[in-house]
Amino acid sequence: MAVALQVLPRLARAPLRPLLWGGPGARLASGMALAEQARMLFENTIGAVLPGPMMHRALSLDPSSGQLKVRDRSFQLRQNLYLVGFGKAVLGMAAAAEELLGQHLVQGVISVPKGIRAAVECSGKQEMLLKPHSRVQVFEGAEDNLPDRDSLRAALAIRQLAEELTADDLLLVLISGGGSALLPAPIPPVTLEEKQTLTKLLAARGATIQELNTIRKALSQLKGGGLARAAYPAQVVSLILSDVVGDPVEVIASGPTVASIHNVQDCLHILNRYGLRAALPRSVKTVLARADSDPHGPHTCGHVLNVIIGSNALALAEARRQAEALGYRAVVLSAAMQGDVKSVATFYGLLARVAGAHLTPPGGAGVSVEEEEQLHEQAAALQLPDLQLKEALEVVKGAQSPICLLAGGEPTVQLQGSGKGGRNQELALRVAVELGQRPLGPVDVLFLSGGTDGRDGPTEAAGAWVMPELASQATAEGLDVATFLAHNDTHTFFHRFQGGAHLLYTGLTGTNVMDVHFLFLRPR
Ligand SMILES: Nc1ncnc2c1ncn2[C@@H]1O[C@H](COP(=O)(O)OP(=O)(O)OP(=O)(O)O)[C@@H](O)[C@H]1O
Ligand SMILES: O=C(O)[C@H](O)CO
Repeated sequence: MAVALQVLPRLARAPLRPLLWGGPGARLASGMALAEQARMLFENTIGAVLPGPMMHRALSLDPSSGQLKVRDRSFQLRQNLYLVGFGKAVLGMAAAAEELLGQHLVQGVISVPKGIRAAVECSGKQEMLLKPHSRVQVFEGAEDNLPDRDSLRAALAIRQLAEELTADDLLLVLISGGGSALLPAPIPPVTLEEKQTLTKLLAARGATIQELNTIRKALSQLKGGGLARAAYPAQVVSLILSDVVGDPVEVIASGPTVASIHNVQDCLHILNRYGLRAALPRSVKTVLARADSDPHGPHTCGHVLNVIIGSNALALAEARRQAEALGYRAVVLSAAMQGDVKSVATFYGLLARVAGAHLTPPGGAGVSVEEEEQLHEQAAALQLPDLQLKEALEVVKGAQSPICLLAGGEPTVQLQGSGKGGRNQELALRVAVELGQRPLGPVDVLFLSGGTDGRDGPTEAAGAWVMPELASQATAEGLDVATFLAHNDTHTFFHRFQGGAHLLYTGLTGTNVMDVHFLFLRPR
């Protein structure tokens, strides 16, 4: 943990000064090692999506009238404001809410990851901590992002607070990624352990977050609008920091304040798809059968306002600004990077090759028409709704300067081995293999993949960065990359390779807007 925390204070680094490539600042920009620039960009990107600034942008209070403004809606406060929250970024969100709302806040309960207060304290980020005699009660739980007894206790306290509210009250709900594991309230007779097992199995078999959360909603008292129902007739305002591609409010933290539109058939399809239907515990079958015959039909959430206050796109916009300040031509490719990690790695490998060839001077490697076609085919197969590939390649062609291509999202890993890793470390290692397959010409290339929450899978690292030489250097160190990949053991690999120098450590960052991917190309 000591190692994990040492980098976080650097997030507070002063903003970068613009540097022109080839101009007076060029020596500084080019002289800084590529790896150092990549790490710095990652840390500064996270610094831009910490919860405080995003809360301040979404909320404002008129102290004289007690009018609370949330975007363009107003609410009258008169000792009637309550707060609940669950998610990896919720401690900082709650601290900002407490700061903004002061004496109006009557009571609150939040459920946050185990160790987050100690991590934030160590990093010196006092503004992300609640006040000493706060009216907000904090529960820490869900170690390794799995529901546990502690998060169950938190969920019950949150439910109780919501159920006691009246029509005069306003409930502020703070929601961020990781919220599903931090708000477990299985419908009896389903037990916490059964829910844990089912979630783990679905995740390990590569279920998407949409699929996973459809199942979670069907088995929960609070997800899929359950919390909003518990709070009725109070008014509910949910402030949501998105960690899901496309920012779908019904999926983020399993939509506790959004009516679920799924039925039992949807659940059975998902369970079938991952070969889990036959082995379902009796309790799960009972709950699904009961839901099927619910005479009330779907519930509505007319008393709720759901507002997205921050997302991956915001992080990428900041990363782009900072990369340009470092002297790069920077382009955001997509904030919706999804799909199997192998296909995503193939895409980045081809992208590096094609973009690198466009960057090299005439007489250099040259662009292979075949590879450019393959790149477009691979991009089409990934079906990314917002992909700016053509635009990015246009920028690269005219650039004659270092390039930084930025993307974000959440690829999926289908676990086959029992090793230790995470999707960012796995993506980085797979991209390294792609980059190492053929020479790239006179261009330095670095690829970085990192989770903005600072925890990649059940590891203490946030992600990793790689260069084309990695695979051959690993072989020289006696490490066989293919074996580590086959066992999903990428953390062990990076831990051993060059003494862990390629791992990114930020500690728990207190925010969570999915992963970011940076591809740097610097002509030599
Ligand atoms: N050994 C491994 N190698 C690669 N990926 C792994 C490994 N073990 C777990 N994972 C992946 O890590 C993911 C869980 O990571 P993590 O706990 O960081 O969740 P998350 O998706 O960031 O959580 P949230 O969206 O709730 O914030 C799962 O998708 C799982 O497939
Ligand atoms: O908590 C969850 O369900 C995931 O992080 C998606 O929001």
